[in-house]
Amino acid sequence: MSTTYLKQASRTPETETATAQKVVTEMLARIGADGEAAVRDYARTLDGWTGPIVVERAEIDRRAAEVPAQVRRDIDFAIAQVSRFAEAQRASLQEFATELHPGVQAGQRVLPVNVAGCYAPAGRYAHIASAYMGVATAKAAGVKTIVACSGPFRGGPMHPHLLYAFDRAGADVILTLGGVQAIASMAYGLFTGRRADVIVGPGNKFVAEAKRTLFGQVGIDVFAGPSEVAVIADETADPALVASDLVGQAEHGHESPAWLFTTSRPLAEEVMRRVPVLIEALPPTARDAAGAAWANYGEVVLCSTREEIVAVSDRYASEHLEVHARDLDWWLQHLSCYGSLFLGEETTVAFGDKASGPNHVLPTKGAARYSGGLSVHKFMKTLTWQRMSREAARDIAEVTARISRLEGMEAHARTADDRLAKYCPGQAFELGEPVQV
Ligand SMILES: NC(=O)C1=CN([C@@H]2O[C@H](COP(=O)(O)OP(=O)(O)OC[C@H]3O[C@@H](n4cnc5c(N)ncnc54)[C@H](O)[C@@H]3O)[C@@H](O)[C@H]2O)C=CC1
Ligand SMILES: O=C(O)[C@@H](O)CS(=O)(=O)O
Ligand SMILES: [Zn+2]
Repeated sequence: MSTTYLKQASRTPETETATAQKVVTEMLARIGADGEAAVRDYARTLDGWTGPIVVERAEIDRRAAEVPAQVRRDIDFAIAQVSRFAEAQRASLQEFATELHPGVQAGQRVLPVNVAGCYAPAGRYAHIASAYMGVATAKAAGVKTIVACSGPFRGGPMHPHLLYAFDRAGADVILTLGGVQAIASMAYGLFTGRRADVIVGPGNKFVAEAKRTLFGQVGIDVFAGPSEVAVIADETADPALVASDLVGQAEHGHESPAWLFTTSRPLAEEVMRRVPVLIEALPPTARDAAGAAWANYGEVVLCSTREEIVAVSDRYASEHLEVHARDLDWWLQHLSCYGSLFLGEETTVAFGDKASGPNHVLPTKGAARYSGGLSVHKFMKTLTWQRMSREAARDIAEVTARISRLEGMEAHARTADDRLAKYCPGQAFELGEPVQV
């Protein structure tokens, strides 16, 4: 394989992991010991927030009344898109019952978790879209209680449009909490008395590590940390749009990689010329983030064939992957590791981020090798059941007794023996030698 790095990053998505893990471990230990008092203390010291944690109904209504009509229409439109996609996912999940052997009935139930915690970030930007990505999807899954958390916005209360989005999407309880203290509060049921069964939502390295650390005590959607984008482009791609889309996601933060995989050196060189110009033209917050992200994490990889690009791209397993190239169906068939795929220049990551419908909470740091993003499935449990006739129990009991004894599990074997003795009195069976050790 001949791949050439025209720009190689000094850092990778893994670079910051160890620092974040240390901070998170200490914070979770303190919150575990001191509960709500520790959470309030972190809210004050990290986010400058000393106001109420639970946003009361009257406050939600009062602040919703101040949201401009166009903002409401846009958020309502986006919630409808996300909900429709999530409802289609829900419909694709089927319960079934089947006969596996004469008299052996087995099946699958599909049930939502009882309590979901949905996080929406609010550090650098007010992530209004993340609010409805989580809550609307939990709602479509049929979750009974949805607890939603987002941090105070720039030292003040929760951003009003984000609060509106949580409420419109269907949150039952809304907490003004950000970061690790938010994730821990949802996991432990602080301020609500309702422990989350599953916690979903994106966040910075601290939020993502908190979810990863608590996984096991609570379910999580996926490792959804600092945003990533990769663009695949051939010589037919428009370098202006490719450069714009790379910068469009690099503005997320200092640790947001933007990668270009291409078979065209002229395209690559033109994109590399344009990206710094676009970054320079951004307002200060975005310029600062995108400038650092491109400098430290940006990469441009030149490949000689599209098959090589597929291999490189699957190795990076980018959260977002755009394809600006001929023969989009070929790419759809051959690419296998990405959080969400954007085929053709007519769509772009920002459309998926805000309003087109498929969820924007997506795997980062290579997690797309083994998982997709947030979907109704992450709130659902596929539970199995079985029942059988006495005649069927006889067939299954014989095999069970013998396999259990092969494993050395005599008590298991005897539960099968007991059925045979009850249902087939006086009959002899070949059930293996009783375990003596
Ligand atoms: N993978 C995905 O699906 C998505 C990822 N994102 C990512 O979410 C992230 C959002 O990050 P932020 O804007 O920072 O918002 P955030 O809400 O995730 O983090 C802000 C919180 O971090 C905590 N914090 C800040 N510095 C800390 C420190 N030194 N120690 C402990 N806690 C600290 C604070 O409590 C604060 O409330 C971005 O990296 C963005 O790229 C956003 C949307 C989707
Ligand atoms: O990582 C992501 O999915 C983000 O790009 C989503 S958003 O831009 O914050 O809406
Ligand atoms: Zn984005």
